[in-house]
Amino acid sequence: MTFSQRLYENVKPIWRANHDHPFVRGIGDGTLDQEKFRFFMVQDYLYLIDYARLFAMGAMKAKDVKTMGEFAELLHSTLNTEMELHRQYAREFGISEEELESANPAPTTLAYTHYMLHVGNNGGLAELVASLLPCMWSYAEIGKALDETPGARDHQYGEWIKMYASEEFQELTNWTINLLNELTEGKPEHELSHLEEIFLTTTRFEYMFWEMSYRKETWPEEQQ
Ligand SMILES: Cc1ncc(CN)c(N)n1
Repeated sequence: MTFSQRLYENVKPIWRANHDHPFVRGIGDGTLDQEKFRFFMVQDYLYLIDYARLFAMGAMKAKDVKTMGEFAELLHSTLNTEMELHRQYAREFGISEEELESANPAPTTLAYTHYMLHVGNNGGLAELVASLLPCMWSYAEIGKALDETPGARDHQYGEWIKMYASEEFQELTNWTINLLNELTEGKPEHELSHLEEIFLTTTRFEYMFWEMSYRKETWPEEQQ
């Protein structure tokens, strides 16, 4: 069993819960309340700004030029392809780029991004990849599953589904999974279980991000 298969087995119930989450189901059939999607898009834009920084850190921590190049590709794709999707939806919602960038992060967004940045800053490359992988892998899986539903690309969230089901996104995800397998080959069990813990933590944050968006989470003093 590869290390990534071990990780996947450990978090399967949470990933299944992601697929069943009303937010994800609502994207799939196009029935999700637009206000919830709008909230998600703004928070996700903030999330991706920090997430992109992790790819830059990956390039810095990489041991060879080829791996540096792959991280550069991931950084480019996040800033210019994935975030362009957000900018497009924002334009439809009448939100400017400045508004997107200067929005306030909700508690879960802040906790999730700061956790990953902490791991990225303080750990080695394997820790960094373990922390960022649930993000790519779970969206690649969700995008592919939703895309199999007839008419999935024909409704208001079709572009979102198309993005994560795309060949490009699937390939970048597979590259990252393979990198983690390579980085963990021959590592002692205590290091593997530490990486498993990191992967589990960001997997939990992934679920919390759907939940946050569905509830349009706010800070306590913002609640009316
Ligand atoms: C919270 C979250 N997780 C994952 C992805 C996919 N990059 C995303 N855009 N946002």
